[in-house]
Amino acid sequence: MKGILLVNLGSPQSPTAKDVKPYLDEFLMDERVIDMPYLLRAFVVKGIILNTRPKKSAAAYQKIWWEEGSPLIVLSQRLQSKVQSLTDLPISLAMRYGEPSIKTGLEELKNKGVTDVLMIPLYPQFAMATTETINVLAEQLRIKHFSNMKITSLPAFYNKPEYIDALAQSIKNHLKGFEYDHIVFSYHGVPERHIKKSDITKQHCKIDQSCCNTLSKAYEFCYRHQCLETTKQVVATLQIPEEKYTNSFQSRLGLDKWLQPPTDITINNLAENGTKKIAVITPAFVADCLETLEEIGMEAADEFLKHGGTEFKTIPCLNDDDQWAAALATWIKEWQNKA
Ligand SMILES: C=CC1=C(C)c2cc3[nH]c(cc4nc(cc5[nH]c(cc1n2)c(C)c5CCC(=O)O)C(CCC(=O)O)=C4C)c(C)c3C=C
Ligand SMILES: [Fe+2]
Ligand SMILES: [Fe+2]
Repeated sequence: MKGILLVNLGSPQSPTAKDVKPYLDEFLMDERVIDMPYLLRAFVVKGIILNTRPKKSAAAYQKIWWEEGSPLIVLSQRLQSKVQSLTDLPISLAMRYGEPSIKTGLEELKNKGVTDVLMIPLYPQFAMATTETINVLAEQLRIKHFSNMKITSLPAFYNKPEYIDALAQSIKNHLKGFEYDHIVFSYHGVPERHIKKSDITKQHCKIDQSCCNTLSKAYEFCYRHQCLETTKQVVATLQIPEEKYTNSFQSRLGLDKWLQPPTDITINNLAENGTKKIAVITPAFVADCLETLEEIGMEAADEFLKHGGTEFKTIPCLNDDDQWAAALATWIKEWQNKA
């Protein structure tokens, strides 16, 4: 029997430093998120980051937390219900970090008689810190606990027409009546080193002006290419002229060189250079979360106004949008109909 496992990142149990700490511990000790050798990673994460960050992160989570819980989890559950209403296959929801875990999700499916799973990492663009770590953990769990199961992971859908159309339509709907001067496409950042590590050709990615536009097998696992391509296809669909949009990368952590340009600097520069009204879309996230609601919707918005901007619009993620749920249902059906 076939079944579906939707997987998102996960959130702490509650917006308190006590619960944020174990969540960040699991998240940042992942070798595909902070890709240092184990002892150095343990020193940096447990010895430095976990001493200060949980309190700061908990304060940020408190600003966006809902009565029902973490927005990321609640919105992922709403998406799950909507997609469930469009397919007869059982759908479970899991998180890479925290609860419900991938193991719990697979157990739930197993208890329903599922032996053939389509796992859908809820990230439009591939990154080793997101899609790859989900795939690796799922395979480890399969070998250890679910050896009779077959798990197929849906590849990144950054350029799939159903996703691009859902995103473009959602942006269009949210921008109705808002005469923006500029749109910022803000993607979650990653260290540049991650891009080079994921380059299957071992020589294509230069992280310069041209590499992500030069056809290569490296595209399949290049987060930067995939982000730029999502924007390219959305602006083509919506006919947004080149001078009216910018790509940027948010949420930098640590001292490494991350993808450029940073969202905060991009937005402040726009304001300082006289741009008054901007809209920000965050297409690396399919569900609103700390990074969209607080970092963009609160922090970046405040900074934009302080630097001379007058109107700042945060475009919500796809969340449980009908067209987005229908896109997932279409991909599920395509997989279901395969032999
Ligand atoms: C080295 C650190 C990090 C990398 C690399 C990274 C990549 C990455 N993350 C997301 C999606 C999300 N990240 C979220 C929160 C978050 N991310 C990091 C660090 C890295 N992320 C931290 C420390 C945190 C926790 C919050 C904080 O302390 O700032 C979230 C939100 C979770 C929530 O509960 O709302 C998401 C979603 C992507 C897509 C990505 C690489 C492409
Ligand atoms: Fe992150
Ligand atoms: Fe590239």
